[in-house]
Amino acid sequence: MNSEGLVYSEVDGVAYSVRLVLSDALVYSEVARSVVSDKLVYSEVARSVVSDKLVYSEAVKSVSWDGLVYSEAVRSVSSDKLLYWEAAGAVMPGSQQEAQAIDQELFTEYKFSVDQLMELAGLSCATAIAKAYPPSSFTKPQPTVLVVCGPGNNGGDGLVCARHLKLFGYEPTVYYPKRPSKALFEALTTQCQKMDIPFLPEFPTEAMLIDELYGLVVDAIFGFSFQGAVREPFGSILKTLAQVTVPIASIDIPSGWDVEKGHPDGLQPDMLISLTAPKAAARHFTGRYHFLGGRFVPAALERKHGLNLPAYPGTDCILQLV
Ligand SMILES: NC(=O)C1=CN([C@@H]2O[C@H](COP(=O)(O)OP(=O)(O)OC[C@H]3O[C@@H](n4cnc5c(N)ncnc54)[C@H](O)[C@@H]3O)[C@@H](O)[C@H]2O)[C@@H](O)CC1
Ligand SMILES: [K+]
Repeated sequence: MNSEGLVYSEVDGVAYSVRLVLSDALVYSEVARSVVSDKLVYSEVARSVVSDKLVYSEAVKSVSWDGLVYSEAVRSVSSDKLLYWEAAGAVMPGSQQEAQAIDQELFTEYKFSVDQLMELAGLSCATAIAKAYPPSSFTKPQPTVLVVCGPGNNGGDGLVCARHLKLFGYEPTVYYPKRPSKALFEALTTQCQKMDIPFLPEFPTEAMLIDELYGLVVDAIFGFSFQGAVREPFGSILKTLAQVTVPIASIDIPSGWDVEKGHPDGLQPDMLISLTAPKAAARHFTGRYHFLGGRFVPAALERKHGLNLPAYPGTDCILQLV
Protein backbone atom coordinates (compact mmCIF):
# COMPACT_ATOMS: atom_id res chain seq x y z
CA MET A 1 0.00 0.00 0.00
CA ASN A 2 1.35 3.44 -0.93
CA SER A 3 -0.61 6.66 -0.84
CA GLU A 4 -0.06 10.34 -0.33
CA GLY A 5 -2.43 13.25 0.13
CA LEU A 6 -2.46 16.94 0.93
CA VAL A 7 -5.47 18.93 2.05
CA TYR A 8 -5.33 22.69 2.52
CA SER A 9 -8.20 24.91 3.54
CA GLU A 10 -8.70 28.37 4.86
CA VAL A 11 -11.74 29.50 6.81
CA ASP A 12 -12.17 32.95 8.37
CA GLY A 13 -8.44 33.70 8.70
CA VAL A 14 -7.64 30.20 9.94
CA ALA A 15 -5.52 28.13 7.58
CA TYR A 16 -5.30 24.36 7.90
CA SER A 17 -3.13 21.95 6.01
CA VAL A 18 -2.89 18.23 6.47
CA ARG A 19 -0.38 15.99 4.70
CA LEU A 20 -0.41 12.25 5.01
CA VAL A 21 1.88 9.66 3.49
CA LEU A 22 1.17 5.99 4.05
CA SER A 23 3.23 3.05 2.93
CA ASP A 24 3.58 -0.49 4.24
CA ALA A 25 6.24 0.33 6.79
CA LEU A 26 5.76 4.03 7.26
CA VAL A 27 3.12 6.54 8.22
CA TYR A 28 4.00 10.22 7.94
CA SER A 29 1.58 12.93 8.88
CA GLU A 30 1.82 16.66 9.19
CA VAL A 31 -0.85 19.01 10.40
CA ALA A 32 -0.43 22.75 10.35
CA ARG A 33 -2.85 25.33 11.60
CA SER A 34 -2.39 29.06 11.72
CA VAL A 35 -4.45 32.06 12.68
CA VAL A 36 -3.43 35.52 11.59
CA SER A 37 -5.13 38.71 12.68
CA ASP A 38 -3.96 42.31 12.93
CA LYS A 39 -2.01 41.87 16.12
CA LEU A 40 -1.81 38.16 16.57
CA VAL A 41 -0.23 35.27 14.72
CA TYR A 42 -0.82 31.83 16.10
CA SER A 43 0.59 28.78 14.45
CA GLU A 44 0.78 25.17 15.33
CA VAL A 45 2.50 22.34 13.51
CA ALA A 46 2.39 18.71 14.46
CA ARG A 47 4.48 16.19 12.60
CA SER A 48 4.75 12.50 13.19
CA VAL A 49 6.51 9.63 11.54
CA VAL A 50 5.75 6.06 12.49
CA SER A 51 7.69 3.18 11.01
CA ASP A 52 8.02 -0.41 12.12
CA LYS A 53 10.52 0.35 14.82
CA LEU A 54 10.45 4.06 15.25
CA VAL A 55 8.01 6.74 16.25
CA TYR A 56 9.09 10.33 15.74
CA SER A 57 6.85 13.20 16.59
CA GLU A 58 7.29 16.91 16.73
CA ALA A 59 4.97 19.69 17.74
CA VAL A 60 5.73 23.35 17.47
CA LYS A 61 3.40 26.01 18.75
CA SER A 62 4.02 29.69 18.52
CA VAL A 63 2.08 32.80 19.29
CA SER A 64 3.26 36.24 18.47
CA TRP A 65 1.52 39.36 19.57
CA ASP A 66 2.85 42.83 18.94
CA GLY A 67 6.12 42.83 20.91
CA LEU A 68 5.93 39.33 22.27
CA VAL A 69 6.62 35.94 20.81
CA TYR A 70 5.96 32.79 22.73
CA SER A 71 7.00 29.51 21.23
CA GLU A 72 7.00 25.99 22.41
CA ALA A 73 8.45 22.92 20.78
CA VAL A 74 8.15 19.32 21.77
CA ARG A 75 10.06 16.60 20.02
CA SER A 76 10.04 12.93 20.81
CA VAL A 77 11.58 9.88 19.28
CA SER A 78 11.01 6.37 20.50
CA SER A 79 12.34 3.17 19.04
CA ASP A 80 12.84 -0.31 20.42
CA LYS A 81 15.94 0.75 22.26
CA LEU A 82 15.62 4.46 22.56
CA LEU A 83 13.30 6.96 24.06
CA TYR A 84 14.26 10.58 23.48
CA TRP A 85 12.21 13.55 24.43
CA GLU A 86 12.90 17.21 24.17
CA ALA A 87 10.78 20.20 25.05
CA ALA A 88 11.49 23.85 24.66
CA GLY A 89 9.52 26.92 25.59
CA ALA A 90 10.69 30.45 24.98
CA VAL A 91 9.31 33.89 25.54
CA MET A 92 10.99 36.55 23.50
CA PRO A 93 11.17 39.77 25.46
CA GLY A 94 13.85 41.72 23.90
CA SER A 95 13.52 45.47 23.69
CA GLN A 96 16.84 47.11 22.78
CA GLN A 97 17.02 48.70 26.23
CA GLU A 98 16.48 45.38 27.96
CA ALA A 99 19.17 43.63 25.90
CA GLN A 100 21.62 46.41 26.78
CA ALA A 101 20.64 46.31 30.47
CA ILE A 102 21.25 42.54 30.65
CA ASP A 103 24.56 43.06 28.87
CA GLN A 104 25.64 45.71 31.38
CA GLU A 105 24.59 43.65 34.41
CA LEU A 106 26.59 40.67 33.17
CA PHE A 107 29.70 42.84 33.11
CA THR A 108 29.20 45.11 36.14
CA GLU A 109 27.23 43.08 38.66
CA TYR A 110 28.18 39.54 37.64
CA LYS A 111 31.80 40.46 36.85
CA PHE A 112 32.09 38.64 33.55
CA SER A 113 34.66 40.01 31.13
CA VAL A 114 33.71 40.76 27.51
CA ASP A 115 36.17 38.26 26.10
CA GLN A 116 34.76 35.45 28.27
CA LEU A 117 31.22 35.94 26.98
CA MET A 118 32.36 36.67 23.44
CA GLU A 119 34.21 33.36 23.33
CA LEU A 120 31.08 31.48 24.40
CA ALA A 121 28.89 33.49 22.01
CA GLY A 122 31.20 32.93 19.03
CA LEU A 123 31.60 29.24 19.84
CA SER A 124 27.84 28.77 19.94
CA CYS A 125 27.53 30.51 16.55
CA ALA A 126 30.12 28.19 14.96
CA THR A 127 28.45 25.17 16.58
CA ALA A 128 24.99 26.15 15.28
CA ILE A 129 26.43 26.75 11.79
CA ALA A 130 28.13 23.34 11.82
CA LYS A 131 24.81 21.76 12.77
CA ALA A 132 22.74 23.49 10.08
CA TYR A 133 25.37 23.52 7.30
CA PRO A 134 27.78 20.60 7.77
CA PRO A 135 30.80 20.73 5.42
CA SER A 136 29.29 17.79 3.47
CA SER A 137 26.27 19.96 2.53
CA PHE A 138 28.42 22.52 0.67
CA THR A 139 28.23 22.36 -3.12
CA LYS A 140 31.66 24.02 -3.45
CA PRO A 141 34.84 21.89 -3.47
CA GLN A 142 35.76 23.42 -0.08
CA PRO A 143 33.39 24.55 2.74
CA THR A 144 34.22 28.24 2.21
CA VAL A 145 32.60 30.84 4.48
CA LEU A 146 32.78 34.63 4.25
CA VAL A 147 32.57 36.21 7.74
CA VAL A 148 31.72 39.92 7.60
CA CYS A 149 32.57 41.70 10.86
CA GLY A 150 31.32 45.07 12.07
CA PRO A 151 32.94 47.61 14.44
CA GLY A 152 31.41 46.47 17.77
CA ASN A 153 31.08 43.31 19.84
CA ASN A 154 28.92 41.65 17.20
CA GLY A 155 31.99 41.85 14.94
CA GLY A 156 34.05 40.32 17.79
CA ASP A 157 31.61 37.39 17.93
CA GLY A 158 32.23 37.00 14.18
CA LEU A 159 36.02 36.77 14.68
CA VAL A 160 35.62 34.12 17.39
CA CYS A 161 33.12 32.26 15.19
CA ALA A 162 35.59 32.31 12.26
CA ARG A 163 38.33 30.82 14.46
CA HIS A 164 36.10 27.98 15.65
CA LEU A 165 34.80 27.35 12.12
CA LYS A 166 38.42 26.89 11.03
CA LEU A 167 38.94 24.38 13.86
CA PHE A 168 35.77 22.57 12.71
CA GLY A 169 37.19 22.08 9.19
CA TYR A 170 35.67 25.06 7.33
CA GLU A 171 37.60 27.55 5.18
CA PRO A 172 36.62 30.96 6.61
CA THR A 173 37.69 34.31 5.12
CA VAL A 174 37.10 37.50 7.12
CA TYR A 175 36.18 40.98 5.94
CA TYR A 176 36.76 43.47 8.77
CA PRO A 177 36.78 47.06 7.45
CA LYS A 178 36.43 49.10 10.70
CA ARG A 179 38.75 47.73 13.36
CA PRO A 180 38.57 49.37 16.78
CA SER A 181 41.97 50.02 18.36
CA LYS A 182 41.25 47.96 21.46
CA ALA A 183 43.45 45.15 22.75
CA LEU A 184 40.61 42.58 22.60
CA PHE A 185 39.84 43.09 18.90
CA GLU A 186 43.53 43.26 17.99
CA ALA A 187 44.10 39.96 19.80
CA LEU A 188 41.11 38.28 18.09
CA THR A 189 42.40 39.49 14.70
CA THR A 190 45.90 38.16 15.38
CA GLN A 191 44.51 34.79 16.52
CA CYS A 192 42.65 34.44 13.21
CA GLN A 193 45.67 35.55 11.15
CA LYS A 194 47.92 33.06 12.97
CA MET A 195 45.43 30.35 12.09
CA ASP A 196 45.81 31.18 8.37
CA ILE A 197 42.39 32.77 8.09
CA PRO A 198 42.68 35.31 5.25
CA PHE A 199 41.39 38.88 5.65
CA LEU A 200 39.98 40.48 2.49
CA PRO A 201 41.39 43.95 1.72
CA GLU A 202 38.24 44.92 -0.24
CA PHE A 203 34.63 43.77 -0.19
CA PRO A 204 33.50 42.07 -3.42
CA THR A 205 31.23 44.61 -5.12
CA GLU A 206 29.29 41.97 -7.07
CA ALA A 207 26.98 39.60 -5.20
CA MET A 208 27.73 37.05 -7.95
CA LEU A 209 31.39 36.94 -6.91
CA ILE A 210 30.40 36.08 -3.35
CA ASP A 211 28.09 33.34 -4.65
CA GLU A 212 30.93 31.91 -6.74
CA LEU A 213 33.56 31.89 -4.01
CA TYR A 214 31.67 31.10 -0.81
CA GLY A 215 29.06 28.56 0.28
CA LEU A 216 27.88 30.60 3.27
CA VAL A 217 28.08 34.17 4.59
CA VAL A 218 28.20 34.97 8.31
CA ASP A 219 26.72 38.36 9.10
CA ALA A 220 28.49 39.72 12.20
CA ILE A 221 28.11 43.40 11.27
CA PHE A 222 25.68 44.82 13.85
CA GLY A 223 24.01 43.44 16.96
CA PHE A 224 21.70 44.95 19.54
CA SER A 225 23.37 48.40 19.63
CA PHE A 226 22.59 49.22 15.99
CA GLN A 227 20.62 52.44 15.56
CA GLY A 228 19.54 54.87 12.85
CA ALA A 229 20.38 54.86 9.16
CA VAL A 230 23.29 52.61 8.17
CA ARG A 231 26.53 54.50 7.64
CA GLU A 232 29.16 53.63 5.04
CA PRO A 233 30.89 51.38 4.27
CA PHE A 234 28.22 49.13 5.78
CA GLY A 235 25.35 50.53 3.66
CA SER A 236 26.96 49.30 0.43
CA ILE A 237 28.01 46.01 2.05
CA LEU A 238 24.44 45.31 3.19
CA LYS A 239 23.07 46.20 -0.26
CA THR A 240 25.42 43.64 -1.84
CA LEU A 241 24.62 41.02 0.80
CA ALA A 242 20.88 41.48 0.16
CA GLN A 243 21.51 40.15 -3.37
CA VAL A 244 23.60 37.06 -2.63
CA THR A 245 21.89 33.72 -3.12
CA VAL A 246 24.08 31.58 -0.84
CA PRO A 247 22.67 31.29 2.69
CA ILE A 248 23.39 34.02 5.22
CA ALA A 249 23.71 33.24 8.94
CA SER A 250 23.16 36.32 11.11
CA ILE A 251 24.65 36.61 14.57
CA ASP A 252 22.18 37.91 17.19
CA ILE A 253 20.18 40.14 14.81
CA PRO A 254 20.09 40.44 11.02
CA SER A 255 22.30 43.50 10.40
CA GLY A 256 20.49 46.67 9.48
CA TRP A 257 17.32 45.53 11.25
CA ASP A 258 15.76 47.71 13.91
CA VAL A 259 16.29 45.68 17.11
CA GLU A 260 12.58 45.80 17.86
CA LYS A 261 10.76 46.33 14.57
CA GLY A 262 12.96 44.38 12.13
CA HIS A 263 13.34 45.53 8.51
CA PRO A 264 10.97 44.03 5.95
CA ASP A 265 13.07 45.22 2.96
CA GLY A 266 16.44 44.46 4.52
CA LEU A 267 18.62 41.37 4.73
CA GLN A 268 16.58 38.16 4.98
CA PRO A 269 19.01 35.58 6.39
CA ASP A 270 18.51 31.83 6.18
CA MET A 271 19.71 31.45 9.75
CA LEU A 272 19.55 33.49 12.94
CA ILE A 273 21.58 32.71 16.03
CA SER A 274 20.03 34.67 18.90
CA LEU A 275 22.46 35.22 21.76
CA THR A 276 21.43 35.26 25.43
CA ALA A 277 17.73 35.59 24.47
CA PRO A 278 15.99 36.39 21.18
CA LYS A 279 15.38 40.08 20.61
CA ALA A 280 11.95 41.42 19.66
CA ALA A 281 12.91 41.66 15.95
CA ALA A 282 13.32 37.87 15.86
CA ARG A 283 9.56 37.58 15.40
CA HIS A 284 10.05 38.86 11.83
CA PHE A 285 12.65 36.21 11.00
CA THR A 286 11.42 33.94 8.20
CA GLY A 287 14.55 31.87 7.47
CA ARG A 288 14.94 28.13 7.95
CA TYR A 289 17.03 27.95 11.11
CA HIS A 290 16.71 29.82 14.38
CA PHE A 291 19.11 28.83 17.15
CA LEU A 292 19.62 30.15 20.64
CA GLY A 293 23.22 30.41 21.87
CA GLY A 294 25.23 32.13 24.59
CA ARG A 295 24.54 29.70 27.40
CA PHE A 296 25.98 31.84 30.15
CA VAL A 297 23.03 33.57 31.80
CA PRO A 298 22.97 33.08 35.58
CA ALA A 299 19.57 31.94 36.94
CA ALA A 300 19.14 35.07 39.11
CA LEU A 301 19.58 37.36 36.09
CA GLU A 302 17.18 35.24 34.06
CA ARG A 303 14.56 35.52 36.83
CA LYS A 304 15.06 39.26 37.28
CA HIS A 305 14.35 39.91 33.59
CA GLY A 306 11.67 37.20 33.30
CA LEU A 307 13.55 35.64 30.39
CA ASN A 308 12.06 32.16 30.83
CA LEU A 309 14.86 30.67 28.74
CA PRO A 310 14.28 27.18 27.39
CA ALA A 311 16.36 24.34 28.78
CA TYR A 312 19.41 23.59 26.65
CA PRO A 313 19.69 19.86 26.01
CA GLY A 314 22.35 18.18 28.20
CA THR A 315 25.69 19.92 27.85
CA ASP A 316 24.89 21.55 24.48
CA CYS A 317 25.78 25.23 24.00
CA ILE A 318 22.99 25.76 21.46
CA LEU A 319 19.29 25.04 21.16
CA GLN A 320 17.37 24.95 17.90
CA LEU A 321 14.17 27.01 18.19
CA VAL A 322 13.02 26.61 14.56
N1 LIG B 1 25.60 40.14 26.72
C1 LIG B 1 25.71 40.01 25.81
O1 LIG B 1 24.81 40.18 25.95
C2 LIG B 1 26.74 39.69 24.83
C3 LIG B 1 26.73 40.32 23.60
N2 LIG B 1 27.58 40.00 22.65
C4 LIG B 1 27.50 40.63 21.33
O2 LIG B 1 27.59 42.01 21.42
C5 LIG B 1 26.61 42.60 20.55
C6 LIG B 1 26.37 44.01 20.96
O3 LIG B 1 27.61 44.65 20.82
P1 LIG B 1 27.83 46.22 20.86
O4 LIG B 1 27.03 46.81 21.96
O5 LIG B 1 29.28 46.44 20.84
O6 LIG B 1 27.20 46.76 19.53
P2 LIG B 1 27.06 46.24 18.04
O7 LIG B 1 28.09 45.26 17.71
O8 LIG B 1 25.63 45.92 17.89
O9 LIG B 1 27.33 47.56 17.19
C7 LIG B 1 27.89 48.72 17.69
C8 LIG B 1 28.79 49.34 16.66
O10 LIG B 1 28.06 49.61 15.47
C9 LIG B 1 28.13 50.99 15.19
N3 LIG B 1 26.83 51.43 14.67
C10 LIG B 1 25.65 51.49 15.34
N4 LIG B 1 24.67 51.93 14.53
C11 LIG B 1 25.25 52.16 13.32
C12 LIG B 1 24.78 52.63 12.07
N5 LIG B 1 23.51 53.00 11.91
N6 LIG B 1 25.63 52.69 11.01
C13 LIG B 1 26.93 52.34 11.15
N7 LIG B 1 27.46 51.93 12.33
C14 LIG B 1 26.63 51.82 13.39
C15 LIG B 1 28.49 51.67 16.49
O11 LIG B 1 29.18 52.87 16.25
C16 LIG B 1 29.38 50.63 17.14
O12 LIG B 1 30.70 50.73 16.64
C17 LIG B 1 25.45 41.65 20.66
O13 LIG B 1 24.52 41.80 19.64
C18 LIG B 1 26.17 40.32 20.63
O14 LIG B 1 26.43 39.94 19.29
C19 LIG B 1 28.57 38.94 22.84
O15 LIG B 1 29.81 39.34 22.39
C20 LIG B 1 28.78 38.50 24.25
C21 LIG B 1 27.73 38.71 25.21
K1 LIG C 1 24.41 40.56 12.93
